[in-house]
Order: sequence, then C-alpha cells, then structure tokens
Amino acid sequence: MSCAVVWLRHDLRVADNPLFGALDGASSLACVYVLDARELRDWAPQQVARRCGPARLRFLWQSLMALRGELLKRGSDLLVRIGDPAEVVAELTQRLAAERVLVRDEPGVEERAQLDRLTQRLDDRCRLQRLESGMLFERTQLPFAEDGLPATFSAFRRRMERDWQVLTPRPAPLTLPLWPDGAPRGLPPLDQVCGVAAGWPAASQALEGGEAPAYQRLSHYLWDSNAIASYKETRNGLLGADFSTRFSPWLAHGCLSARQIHAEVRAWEVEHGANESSYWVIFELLWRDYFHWAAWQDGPALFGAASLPVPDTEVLAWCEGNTGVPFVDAAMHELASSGWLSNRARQNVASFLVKDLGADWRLGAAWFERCLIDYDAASNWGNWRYVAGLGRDPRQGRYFNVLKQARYYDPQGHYVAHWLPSLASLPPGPARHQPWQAAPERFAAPRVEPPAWYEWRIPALSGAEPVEPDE
Ligand SMILES: Cc1cc2nc3c(=O)[nH]c(=O)nc-3n(C[C@H](O)[C@H](O)[C@H](O)COP(=O)(O)OP(=O)(O)OC[C@H]3O[C@@H](n4cnc5c(N)ncnc54)[C@H](O)[C@@H]3O)c2cc1C
Repeated sequence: MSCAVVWLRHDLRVADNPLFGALDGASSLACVYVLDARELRDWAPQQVARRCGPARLRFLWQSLMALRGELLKRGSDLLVRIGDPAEVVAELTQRLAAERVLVRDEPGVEERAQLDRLTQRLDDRCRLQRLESGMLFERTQLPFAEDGLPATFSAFRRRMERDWQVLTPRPAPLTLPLWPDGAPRGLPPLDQVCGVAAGWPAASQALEGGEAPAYQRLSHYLWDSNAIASYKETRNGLLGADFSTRFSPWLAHGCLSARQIHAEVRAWEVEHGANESSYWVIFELLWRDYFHWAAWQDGPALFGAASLPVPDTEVLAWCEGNTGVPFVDAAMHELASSGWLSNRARQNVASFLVKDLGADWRLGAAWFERCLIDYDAASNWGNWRYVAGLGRDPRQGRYFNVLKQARYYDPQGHYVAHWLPSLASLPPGPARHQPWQAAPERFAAPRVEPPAWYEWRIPALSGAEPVEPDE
C-alpha cells in the first residue's frame, strides 16, 4: 500500500494538472489545501486590511467547493484546513504514513519557504515531488538559464517566439486512488471562516470560482460572443463584461491553465483564422509567464524592503477612492466593490499613487493584494514594480497623465459616472473628469493637481443646472 498526498495551492483544477498525472503506484490519495492563517490577519496598522479580502476569499471558497465536487466524482475528496501550511501537510503526511507529497512549485517567497520547511519535517521514507503547472512554458523549455532571464519583456517575447512550442494540456483523470482510511476530509463553511466573505454582495458574484465557470467563460469569450476577434481593439475598455477576457481570476487560483487557453485560442484560429487579436491574447499570457520567471529570479526583492510603512492620509484616501480625481476614485470604488479592475485602470491608479501622490508603491501593491480576486504574487508585485520604474526594464520616466488618459479612454465620462453617480449630474464629456473646474461650487479640488494636467484645464460651467443622468 502506498499513500500519496497531493497538496494543492494555486492549482485548483483536475484537468491539465500534472499532480494528478504523476500518481502511478499510489494505492490511496489524500488531497489537501491549506489556507495560510496569515492571509486572514490584519495587514498593517491603521489600514484595517487583511491580506486576503472578502471578494478573493469568496472566490477561493467557490473554487475549493467546485474542486471538491470534481474530486468526489473521481472517487477522491478534499481536505481544507486553515493554519500553517507546512505544519498541516507535515502532520497529515505523518498520520497517513504517506510516501509522497506532490505539490506545484511556485515562485512566491512564502510558497518557497513552505516547501523548505516541509522538506525538513518529512521523514526519510517520504519524498517531496515538486511539479510545474499553470504557465505557457516549463522551465526546461526556456532557452536561457533561470538567472539569465532577458531584462525586458520584449527581448523575452522575441526569444520565446523564435521557437514557439506550447505543450498540449492534459485531460482530467477519469478516476483517482481511494481516499485513505480514516483520513479527515471536507472544508469549513465560509461563514465560519469569514462572515463578510460569505455574505459578500458584490458585482463580483458574476465571477464565480471553479473549473466549470472557468470553461464557461473561455467558451463564452471565444465561441459564443466571438469577443476574441476584436480583443486588440477593445482591451483598453473600462465598462462592460467582454472588452477583455477576464480569465485572470481563474488563472490566479489555477482553475484554468494558460495552456488550456492557448489550446482553445489555437482551435478558434483554425476555425476563424488567426488575427492580431487572437495573437494579442497569447501575447498577454506571455507577460504572465514573464513575471512568473522574473519572480523566481528576484526572490524577496520582488516585494521590496521587509516592513511596510504605515499608510498616511493620502494613501488611505486613495484606497477609499476619495482623492477627488474621478478617474482614480471610480476605479478604486470598482476595485473595492467588485474585486476586479481593467488593466487600463490598474495602470492609472498605480501611476497616480506612486508618481502623483509620491507614495510607497508597496502600499499600493498590498492594497491590490487584499482587494483583487485575481491576486497573483508575481503579476501583482511585478506590475507594481514596473509602474514604479523599478525591477524589470527600469524606467523612471514611465508616467501616466491620468487626466489625459481619462479624457482619451473615457471621453464621455460614462465610466466615472457609473461608479461615482454624483458625476452623472454633469454633462457627458470632460466636465466629469474635472468636476472641480466644471462645477467648483459642488465638487472639491483634488488632493493633487500635477503640472502635467494644466494644459487640460476646462472652463467652468458657470451657473449651469445639473443635467439628467445618462444611464
Ligand atoms: C498595478 C498592476 C497590478 C496587477 N496585478 C495583477 C494580479 O495580481 N494578477 C493578475 O493576474 N494580473 C495583474 N495585473 C495584470 C493585468 O492588469 C490583469 O492580468 C488583467 O487586467 C486581467 O484582466 P483580463 O483577464 O481581462 O486580462 P486580458 O487583457 O484579457 O489578458 C489575458 C490574460 O493575460 C494576462 N495578463 C494580461 N496583462 C498582464 C500583465 N500586465 N501582467 C501579467 N499578466 C497579464 C492575465 O493572465 C490575463 O488574464 C496587474 C497589472 C497592474 C498594472
């Protein structure tokens, strides 16, 4: 009798999951997920922020419940615990006298430390098997050593495109080894873990965790709506469900792998013909791979210095969507209430925090970590460093003129008026982005007004009556 333990982390799926493809010889199997108790602790004084906010926790629980269903169908089950992941897995392994622990290798510093600690705790009879998954490419496919990752994404992309070979995703197993006798199973109900998450009323309910909802989204975006055909033109959108793929939450939790998306996009191209848009979806997934490998190389440097500064009033106003700049505030309201934000909005609010408010970029990254359903250590902290002009491809001049961006990407102000309804009383157009100029008697000046905005000044709508809302 040989017992194996599959320790799931950011790979909550049965299809294209190599952990389930490497079980030969195992007569029994226990699958475990451990929510690190630190995720539920307050992040920083005065910020009343947990590392894992309610929107992400809710999506995670949905994903775990769905995964349990998939495992039960195959004769297995899932155990979910909250605690110290390395400790919980070590104890389970000892209790079951397991001979193997299979786990996904991940670049995050904490995830790596967990494996180091587990290795020390396992006895000689038990082997730790680290496997790669979720990305387009595996380590052995990289045409350079891990510490030789190209300094820029463009160089990385050119090198990868020279010899493009993404492996075919594996099908889900039909059956799995039996659950070990007497092993604990099941997951605590979400309302016992976090009442706020269980009752989360957000618009994010539309994004539901789990493998089946992930396939539904994939199928909708490619086949039902054909939205992929115009992704390149729509991807900078702000309002609506289909201007970008929205695959990120499922990718982040591992309900979907990049290879599965790649295979489906290639199938779509066979039927509809490849175009710039289908290329661009894969191009964006390659960004994800790039940040993944950068995180492996950067280690703790990805997260900056060890301790976070205490957020000041400017940072708190940014978190609360209370800066007086509609484009920023609308996005921060969207983030807090839905757990998701378009890439265009992410870039703008990040640039505003770092470049216009002069705040420490790590406070912004930490707030995103708390709020985003699709939080992914490598993508989040990597993108924040990038916007801050640090790390990969460092460039101090990377600056978003938020006012110019707002007027270009939201010319009528529909986005800001959607999330900040008081703006709907101003006429569609620039007034909604500069309400402190358009209607100074009703809207306060923003916390900052950088010189780069001066050329975008607009005249006041003197004495103008509020207009009818447009939505
Ligand atoms: C400050 C900041 C923080 C971010 N934090 C995260 C994060 O925690 N998790 C996360 O998944 N993405 C993050 N991103 C990247 C990007 O904004 C999101 O992946 C994207 O907006 C998700 O929407 P989508 O799935 O519709 O993306 P699409 O535009 O449809 O792109 C398809 C997929 O490509 C990948 N992708 C696209 N852009 C990027 C990028 N810049 N970096 C890495 N991968 C990318 C994602 O997996 C995405 O799902 C961040 C970007 C910024 C500027």
